[in-house]
Amino acid sequence: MNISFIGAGSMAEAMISGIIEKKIVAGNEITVLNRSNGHRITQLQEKYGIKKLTSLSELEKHTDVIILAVKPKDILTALQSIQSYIQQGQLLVSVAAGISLSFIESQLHNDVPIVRAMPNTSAMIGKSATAIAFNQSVSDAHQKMALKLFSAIGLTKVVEENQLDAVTGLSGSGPAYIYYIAEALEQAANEIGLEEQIAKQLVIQTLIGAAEMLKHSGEAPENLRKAVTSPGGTTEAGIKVLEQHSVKEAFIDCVKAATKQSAVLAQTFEQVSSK
Ligand SMILES: NC(=O)C1=CN([C@@H]2O[C@H](COP(=O)(O)OP(=O)(O)OC[C@H]3O[C@@H](n4cnc5c(N)ncnc54)[C@H](O)[C@@H]3O)[C@@H](O)[C@H]2O)C=CC1
Ligand SMILES: O=C(O)[C@@H]1CCC=N1
Repeated sequence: MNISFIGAGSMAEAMISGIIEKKIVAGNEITVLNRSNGHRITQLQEKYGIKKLTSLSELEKHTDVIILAVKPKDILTALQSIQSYIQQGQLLVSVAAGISLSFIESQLHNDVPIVRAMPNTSAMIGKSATAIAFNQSVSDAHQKMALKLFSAIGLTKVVEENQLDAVTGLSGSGPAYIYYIAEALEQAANEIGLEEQIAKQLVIQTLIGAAEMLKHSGEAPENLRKAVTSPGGTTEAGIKVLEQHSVKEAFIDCVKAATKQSAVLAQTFEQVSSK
């Protein structure tokens, strides 16, 4: 299988790294095109043994999967540049946040199989939580191929496209919410007099331990929380303060706001692009 990336930023590198590490394809079966920075390709060549896509016409003969990994603002130009080179049987994948399947279809000839994906930045270490949606032209074989590709960077779930705004609000942006908690815990550690380096390690391990417990124990988060909370003990005193500050409600509102913004951005983008 040959894969071509249009755009070689952080998301492309995360995917390249995962795909090679999981031996889905070798480095020399990946070609990459990047607009702004020639040095970036050299860097990726040295690190992963990928090849440079020297001309877009190479897409016609040497590619099974084209992955669009450019920012949403650059997607229209990228689609316009590749549309005449896409061949029957090739699969087009987009990781651009908020860019709909119908918008991508509207820029291409008929019946191109398209996968729209929402990964997250933990893809860098093979731990993304990714959701993917397909257009009508995607065959079973393409679906398997897409699942294989995204499974190389973490957990992958197939959803209907109308769920992708919610996925973006939950797991696309999700790593930032957890980093926000880590920031707060580090600041708290400082204020209660813990040594900075020790506190950092305790925070990280506490997050990893809790995440692993959620994954492996099979218990609901509420039960795990209750198991930490002795009556009249320290956790009860801490959780009481979180409840006084309505922290749970704040997180619920946070995910809802991010989900709403994903839909707003998509609409705004499509209105601007159709002018
Ligand atoms: N960073 C995140 O948390 C997430 C990002 N995404 C999506 O992934 C996509 C890529 O994001 P990043 O890798 O962070 O962006 P990035 O800015 O690091 O990389 C994009 C690269 O594409 C290049 N480029 C732009 N237009 C091009 C064109 N027409 N032809 C060739 N190269 C072109 C740019 O020069 C740049 O190097 C975005 O659409 C974003 O919405 C999706 C999920 C999470
Ligand atoms: O904040 C954003 O718009 C992007 C989409 C998902 C994560 N980051």
